[in-house]
Amino acid sequence: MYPIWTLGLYVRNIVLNSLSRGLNLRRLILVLAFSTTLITFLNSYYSSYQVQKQQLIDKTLNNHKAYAAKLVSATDNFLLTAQQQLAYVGKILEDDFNNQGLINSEADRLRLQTNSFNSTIIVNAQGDILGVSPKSLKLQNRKVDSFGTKAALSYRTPMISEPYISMAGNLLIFMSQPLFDKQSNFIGYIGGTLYLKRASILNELLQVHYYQDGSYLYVVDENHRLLYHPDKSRIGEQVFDNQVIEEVLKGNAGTQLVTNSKGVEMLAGYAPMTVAPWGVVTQRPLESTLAPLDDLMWQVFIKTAPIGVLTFILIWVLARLIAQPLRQLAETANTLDRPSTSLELTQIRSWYFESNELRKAMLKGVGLLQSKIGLLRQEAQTDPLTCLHNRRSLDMQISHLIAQRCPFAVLAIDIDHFKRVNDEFGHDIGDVVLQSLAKILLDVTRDSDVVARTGGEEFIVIMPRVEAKRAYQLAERLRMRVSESYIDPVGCINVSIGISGWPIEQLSIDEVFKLADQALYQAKKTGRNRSVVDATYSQDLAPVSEPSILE
Ligand SMILES: Nc1nc2c(ncn2[C@@H]2O[C@H](COP(=O)(O)OP(=O)(O)OP(=O)(O)O)[C@@H](O)[C@H]2O)c(=O)[nH]1
Repeated sequence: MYPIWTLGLYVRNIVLNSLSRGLNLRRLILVLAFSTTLITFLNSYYSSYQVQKQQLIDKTLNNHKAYAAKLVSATDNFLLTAQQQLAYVGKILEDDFNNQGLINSEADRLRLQTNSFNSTIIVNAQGDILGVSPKSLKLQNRKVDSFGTKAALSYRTPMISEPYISMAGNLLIFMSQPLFDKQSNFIGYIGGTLYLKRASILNELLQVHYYQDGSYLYVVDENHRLLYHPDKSRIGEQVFDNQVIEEVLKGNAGTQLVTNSKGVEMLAGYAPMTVAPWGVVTQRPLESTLAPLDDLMWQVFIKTAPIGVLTFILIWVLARLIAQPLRQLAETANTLDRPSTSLELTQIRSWYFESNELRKAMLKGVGLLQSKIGLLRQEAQTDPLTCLHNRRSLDMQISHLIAQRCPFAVLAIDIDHFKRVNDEFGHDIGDVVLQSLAKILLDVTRDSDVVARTGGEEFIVIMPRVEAKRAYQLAERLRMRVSESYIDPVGCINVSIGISGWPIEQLSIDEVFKLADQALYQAKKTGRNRSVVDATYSQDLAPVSEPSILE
């Protein structure tokens, strides 16, 4: 049973570890599957043990009952035969009872020829022993003196005595057959003894069947006295408080689980005799009966252990397979806002229905979440009126360029007399003008340029890797395109542009923007609808032709 407890401890450790480290699905499946398998295994093992144990006990009890009955039959037959032998010799003697030679020879013949008796005697009606065999007992011509021989004299019927100590000092039972003359007068008897503690045919009869598996039998008489027992020292002993002996002496046959005089549990079968008021009990220790079962169960365990181990491994692998997609989905659920989440979700092997549905739902959710995030991000970085970059987005773009040490030109653009547009056409039309200008700016600039609306009617264009002269040319192209574009119903508008760039000497980006504003102010001041390059910027980079600067 040791390995079963080992498995039990293993499951207990899994549970304790799981509790201490936090439960997860895999551990829960493992605990559930392990405990279910273990309980099923132990249950079937235990019930199989119980069923087989009961079968073994029942079978042993029935065997011993049948065996007791068989011994009863054999012993009854022996006693009947012995009585018939006495009767037969008795008949011979009745015809010639005064013949001493015949008496001596029949006493010897009865003992030696049949081998049924340890000794034989022939007694007359007065109790005188006329013949005895063997002669060595020296009882010839003596008066009967023992319990059995005196009883036979008074009973005058075929008799089997209870055990007693003979005149010669042997524990024995005495069988006798009365003798009658032709007028039916009692003239004596012929008797034979069966020694209980010494070799006798009765002992041999019972010993022949002696089992070698711890089983033994005993015979009791009506006085609870042991007539036969494998432990010879107990023969003659009276045994009380033994349920089996009580039952068999009541004349019942049956089986019973009893505790013997040494405190050992025994499986007993018993049967009463018919020729004498005796009972035969055969029994076997419960422990030795069940010993093969323990061995059998151990063999069963050894045989089933590999399958058990394989089952546990299979459960472990399955638990991993079942739990893995859910664990990966749970881990991914923590990072739904990451752009890579969708890809990670598609790579999870959701091989069964629930995990697949969960993954699909998560993919849908992630799609919605990320488009919402994208929308919010776009809204946070976009000017709502023109959909151009707003100030925050512009700052991010500039930080990016500066981090990459990428030079760029800054165009500060402002609509000329925009107030008049608002005043004349209304604020909504003013908005339309702002949106139209945004489109023109996007149209004229490159994809790599950054076009932003930073104030009411102020726009900034960032042109990476563009130096002062080229910036001026582009600003002019832009300005002219604006002034040529008709915006319904306002007509054409003009813009003024201030140009600066980064890097300029040791100036910060704020100072660069300030220079662009100053150039714009200069453009406004010198008549509007023009582009002005900040002088510091134009000197720092390539020389720009004079007319271009101050047009
Ligand atoms: N329609 C509209 N108008 C705006 C918006 N933001 C600012 N404005 C207007 O833009 C005008 C700017 O006027 P000013 O600053 O005086 O400049 P200006 O009239 O363009 O004159 P100069 O710049 O000197 O040529 C104001 O009338 C503001 O109300 C906007 O989002 N929509």
